[in-house]
Amino acid sequence: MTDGIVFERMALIGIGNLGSSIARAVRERGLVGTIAVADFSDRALARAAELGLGDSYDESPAEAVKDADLVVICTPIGTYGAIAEGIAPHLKPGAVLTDVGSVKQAVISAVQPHVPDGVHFIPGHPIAGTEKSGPDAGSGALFEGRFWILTPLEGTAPEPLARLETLWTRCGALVEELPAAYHDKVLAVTSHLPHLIAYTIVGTAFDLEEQEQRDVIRFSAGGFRDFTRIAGSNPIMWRDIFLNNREAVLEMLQRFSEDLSYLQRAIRWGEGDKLQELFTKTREIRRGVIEANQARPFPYGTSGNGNGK
Ligand SMILES: NC(=O)C1=CN([C@@H]2O[C@H](COP(=O)(O)OP(=O)(O)OC[C@H]3O[C@@H](n4cnc5c(N)ncnc54)[C@H](O)[C@@H]3O)[C@@H](O)[C@H]2O)C=CC1
Ligand SMILES: O=C(O)C(=O)Cc1ccc(O)cc1
Repeated sequence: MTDGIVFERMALIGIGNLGSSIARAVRERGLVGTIAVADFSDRALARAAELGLGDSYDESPAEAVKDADLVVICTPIGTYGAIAEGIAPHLKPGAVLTDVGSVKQAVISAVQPHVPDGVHFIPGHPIAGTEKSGPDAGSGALFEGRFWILTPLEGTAPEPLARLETLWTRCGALVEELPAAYHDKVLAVTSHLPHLIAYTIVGTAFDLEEQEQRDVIRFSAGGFRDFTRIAGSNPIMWRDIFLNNREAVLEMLQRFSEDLSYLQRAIRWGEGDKLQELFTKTREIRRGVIEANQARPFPYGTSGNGNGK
């Protein structure tokens, strides 16, 4: 499977940022035969049709998955259980069912009970995206050089797993397999907590007096501006991430609060050595992150969100 079509018929449920990025990525590289698109938004479907992202467009996921060899759920994770239940009777025996959700344990709990025998459910998560939403937000290059985590369930058949890995690898991604619980813990600190901090700090700034608030916008320096990009992310998607990775996020938040109190005390008591020691350590960590990422192709090693945007 080094060239040619990997799946004959793909169904994409949700044609927003991630769904449209997948459609573009597989189309540009000729990796699937046809794409059936489902989305509950008429506007998203109409725009996807204008952009030529699929071969058929339907409001009903059940309709789109008929005859599909690969089904990819690309909606906010709070919708997964109902979608899985709705499509289950229509899935083709032997089909691969996967997703792009940012949390894995809760997704498995919501989806797996509905998966019929003979359908291969392989949960996934591309560690690539932006703060933007909708079919215009996607990019066929989104996955290049980015990790795509798969969290296969016990007993997953090797052939469907290898085929799915081939598809994402040929979209430019670096596929890795991880246990779902470990994925959720790591992502809680590398992705979910940073988003929570951004939402908090931007909220705090906007609780200031009116004049101060205006000046925060006018004089936004790098740090705050970067936080506003993250805090501009999709509210529904992020609500669902926090509700569905509650334990891991709360655990990381507890540690974060303790570390913040340590810095608060150091500032209060003028303990510059403590501040400098931590900031020196974090500068080293930043260097390590950049070096590790430079080993990979574009867009790593850049600043910003790593997608060149
Ligand atoms: N945006 C990002 O940076 C990343 C997002 N993800 C995951 O991808 C998923 C989708 O996120 P985005 O594409 O950014 O969101 P988006 O808001 O751009 O697109 C979601 C699409 O799903 C549709 N939709 C919502 N509920 C639906 C339902 N019940 N039935 C049918 N269609 C429905 C919406 O109309 C929309 O077109 C989420 O689960 C998120 O955790 C994963 C990696 C990165
Ligand atoms: O825009 C950014 O900086 C992101 O962090 C995008 C993102 C959001 C959610 C994910 O699960 C993975 C990537």
